Amino acid sequence: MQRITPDQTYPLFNTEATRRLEQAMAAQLAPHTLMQRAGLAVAQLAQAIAPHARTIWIACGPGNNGGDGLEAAHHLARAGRKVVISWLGTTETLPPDARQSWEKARHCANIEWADTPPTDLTGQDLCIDALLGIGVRSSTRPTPSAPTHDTVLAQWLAQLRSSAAPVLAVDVPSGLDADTGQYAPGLEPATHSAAAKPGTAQHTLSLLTLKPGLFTAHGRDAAGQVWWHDLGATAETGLNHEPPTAWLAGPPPRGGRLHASHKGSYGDVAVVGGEGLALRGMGMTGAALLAGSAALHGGAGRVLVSLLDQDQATEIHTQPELMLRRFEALELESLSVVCGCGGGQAVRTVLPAVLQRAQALVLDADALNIISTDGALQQALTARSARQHPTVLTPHPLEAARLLHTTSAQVQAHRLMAARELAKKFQCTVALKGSGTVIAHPDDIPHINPTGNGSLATAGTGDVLAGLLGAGLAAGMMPLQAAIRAVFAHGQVADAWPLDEPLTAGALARRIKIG
Ligand SMILES: NC(=O)C1=CN([C@@H]2O[C@H](COP(=O)(O)OP(=O)(O)OC[C@H]3O[C@@H](n4cnc5c(N)ncnc54)[C@H](O)[C@@H]3O)[C@@H](O)[C@H]2O)[C@@H](O)CC1
Ligand SMILES: Nc1ncnc2c1ncn2[C@@H]1O[C@H](COP(=O)(O)OP(=O)(O)O)[C@@H](O)[C@H]1O
Ligand SMILES: [K+]
Repeated sequence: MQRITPDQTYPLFNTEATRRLEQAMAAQLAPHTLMQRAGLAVAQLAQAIAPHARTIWIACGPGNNGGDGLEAAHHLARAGRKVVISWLGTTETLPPDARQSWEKARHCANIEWADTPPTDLTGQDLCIDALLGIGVRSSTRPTPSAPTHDTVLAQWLAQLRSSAAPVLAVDVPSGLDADTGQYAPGLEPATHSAAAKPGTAQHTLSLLTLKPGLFTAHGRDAAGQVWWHDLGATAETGLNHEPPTAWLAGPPPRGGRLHASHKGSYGDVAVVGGEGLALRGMGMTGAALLAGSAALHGGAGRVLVSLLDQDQATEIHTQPELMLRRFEALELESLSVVCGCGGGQAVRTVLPAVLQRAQALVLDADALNIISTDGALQQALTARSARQHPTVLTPHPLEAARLLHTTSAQVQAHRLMAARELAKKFQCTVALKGSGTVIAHPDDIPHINPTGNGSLATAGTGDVLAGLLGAGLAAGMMPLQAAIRAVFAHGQVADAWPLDEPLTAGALARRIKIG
């Protein structure tokens, strides 16, 4: 069993791939072996995280996820723990594996069966959520189950989510789609706003495989600390027969700098953005300066800032290391350009030249919005790949939706798919930002970033990411590697942020330490 932390890369498998692996493995093993291993692993983790739990309430659903819970109940009861089971299944519809575990639990003298879950649980107890696993139906079509079943399921889910006792979720937090990190319709937590985090699992034990939905969209909030037990798959069948659906990114290799290096060794970044007050009464020069600062701290040899407001440009005294340049004075052919941060409408005029000439390019914010409305710019963007000019797009979900001509809800509903689609459409690398940023490159397996947290949801942190990425490209990194590295480091700084200090984008840029 492994505790998942951002210190190594892990393969992630969606439901379809997990089911294939499960079948391949089950074919080599005696019947019921996988569920026995799963139940034992759940019981072992329960004992480890709540060694003194007075009562262990196990909510068991009608399928094999419930079977894992029943199997765990048997082990916990035999270990002398006080176990209360609430079971939602019926003997007629019970899958064969779950039936065996149900019979085992039935024959355990010291298990209490309760149709009404205990209401007096405290922090001294433990809940095990074995209601729904990867079999959750995410479509809105009516379920064949009886209406009472659904009502009881909803009640027990609500009870788990609001319990004062910690929750250990079996395989996935019930109701969460293991592929997308979205909740199945009707199974969302009642309070679902950023400011009032819904009660969710403190721990999730993912079985056989790690699933992408645990690490992106609502997955991080829903799952808490993720653990993984491969049920013997790596040794017995070799998970490597099945290509992963995605990778959970690990830390980039440590570089270090050659002693005999100079600023030219790390390349030049040019930040083009920052519409001034004069054009539309909206000053956004800060965004470009944030990107510049991040590029500098990210290790770029030199950082040139070309503000799209010539009058203000000479009056800004920020970091003296940043060199101001008129756009016309930039030698785009030899630069890694970060374009769009605070670009407003002013960035429109420079985009054709940037797309045509920049050696390497990061496109963010307003540059993306303008490209999404202009077919000629889209063609120019796509054409860069044939000239071997690396390009990385860093959209947040709404910017991605504009580029794909869809809604941000649709993007969020399938983040992996949306990032891949964008990468394919424009033949470039894409970092689709948000909780569990997805990094995709045409024809490559996408990566989900494991670092970062909600404190990054503040103005300007995206500009910092764009600048940092520009530094990686300037140093000659391949765009996919540069994007993985930048997104990881950006989140890592936020994860190490002192609790008593507010995270602001400017301070974030200054704390970046790579290169
Ligand atoms: N895949 C594997 O390798 C293994 C799977 N195991 C367990 O088996 C689970 C998968 O089992 P199943 O395929 O039986 O699926 P689940 O037990 O996850 O869910 C299926 C049951 O839930 C009901 N259900 C689904 N969506 C619903 C909804 N929206 N509203 C109300 N009821 C709903 C279905 O009618 C069905 O009865 C895994 O998550 C894991 O816990 C383990 O036992 C061992 C190995
Ligand atoms: N909950 C979160 N977990 C991890 N990263 C986050 C989270 N919320 C925001 N971020 C990161 O913060 C940055 C915000 O960027 P963006 O939305 O472009 O804001 P802005 O344009 O104001 O800079 C992105 O890198 C995003 O991935
Ligand atoms: K579950």
